[in-house]
Amino acid sequence: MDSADAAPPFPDNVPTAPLLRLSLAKLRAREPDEVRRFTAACENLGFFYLDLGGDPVLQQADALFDAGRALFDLPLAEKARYDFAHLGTYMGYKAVGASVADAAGNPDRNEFYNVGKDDVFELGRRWPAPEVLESRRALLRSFMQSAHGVVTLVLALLDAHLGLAPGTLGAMHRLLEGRGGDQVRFIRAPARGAGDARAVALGEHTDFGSVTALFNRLGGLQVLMPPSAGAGAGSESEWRYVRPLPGHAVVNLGDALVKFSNGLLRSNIHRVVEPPGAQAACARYSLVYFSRPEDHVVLRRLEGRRIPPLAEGVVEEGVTSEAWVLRRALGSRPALQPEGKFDYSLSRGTEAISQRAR
Ligand SMILES: O=C(O)CCC(=O)C(=O)O
Ligand SMILES: [Fe+2]
Repeated sequence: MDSADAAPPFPDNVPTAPLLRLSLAKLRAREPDEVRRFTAACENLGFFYLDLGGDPVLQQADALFDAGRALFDLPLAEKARYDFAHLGTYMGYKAVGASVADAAGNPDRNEFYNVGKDDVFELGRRWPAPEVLESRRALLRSFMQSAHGVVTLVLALLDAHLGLAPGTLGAMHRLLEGRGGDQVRFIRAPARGAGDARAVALGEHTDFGSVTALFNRLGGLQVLMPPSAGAGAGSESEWRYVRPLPGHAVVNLGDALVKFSNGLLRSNIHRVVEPPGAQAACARYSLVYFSRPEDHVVLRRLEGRRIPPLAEGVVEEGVTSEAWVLRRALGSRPALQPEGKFDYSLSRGTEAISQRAR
């Protein structure tokens, strides 16, 4: 069975994460209550639903979902021709099991294909790609433009929230002028075969960049609930499913915004496990738009009225966005590191501060 619309419903008896449902139209109109709920979501959970009603991004995502099915239906040998990791890029194909899912080095259980905006807008290297993608470059451009429009709104609202001059974050995330790591990711996790012990398809992580928009149809995405401010010592962190909602994207914040805001905004830990209930029999497809600061941007605290000062004695690493994303993306692939020298910590980002209480 695949994840066509006939897939079984998301079950009602699994614990789900309390994502706020925000409206793109209300945020565009700067409705004060909606903006307040938005800023609460960005600080507390770092994840929210965005109702995209009426925006072309929904139809474009649907069309790319179909493209994703055709892409992953290609024979493995054909897909493997587009794995360019040995050339030092995270663009292109990554096979099931080519990344690790945890510190113990267990392999992941999903395949993905990354297409960069510098490629589709011809700002940087154009990587060879299978016909199913070559023939959809115009669609990829339209989708990226729409998704980037949503990201730009989120960044403008965050400028206001953080006390940054209007346009500050947007100027670090130009789609067409600057070189950057924005990408579309197509994902498929096959249904777990009998006897396969790997429930985790994609290991726990925070996202590397600024704002991520996820298009999910089946469950399987889980968020690690941050400890509530009042939780006592020893209280267990809890994984909760994110229920996919038709017409909505799941939006989450990444490491860059944690660094810019010195931890005021949350980049939450999440992972993908097999879909819950009867959905587990289906292959899980997912489509993601990742936005990242332009390559040259240094990830460090910005000077904004509401951004907390650095703690006494803290000296920031000063890494560029390009280096940060590359280290994290390729750091989880053992085959790229010297034999016996796999170091899980290379793939880590802001996870350590993601779980702090407020
Ligand atoms: O497939 C999903 O729902 C999430 C994927 C994800 O977290 C990622 O690719 O960073
Ligand atoms: Fe992610």
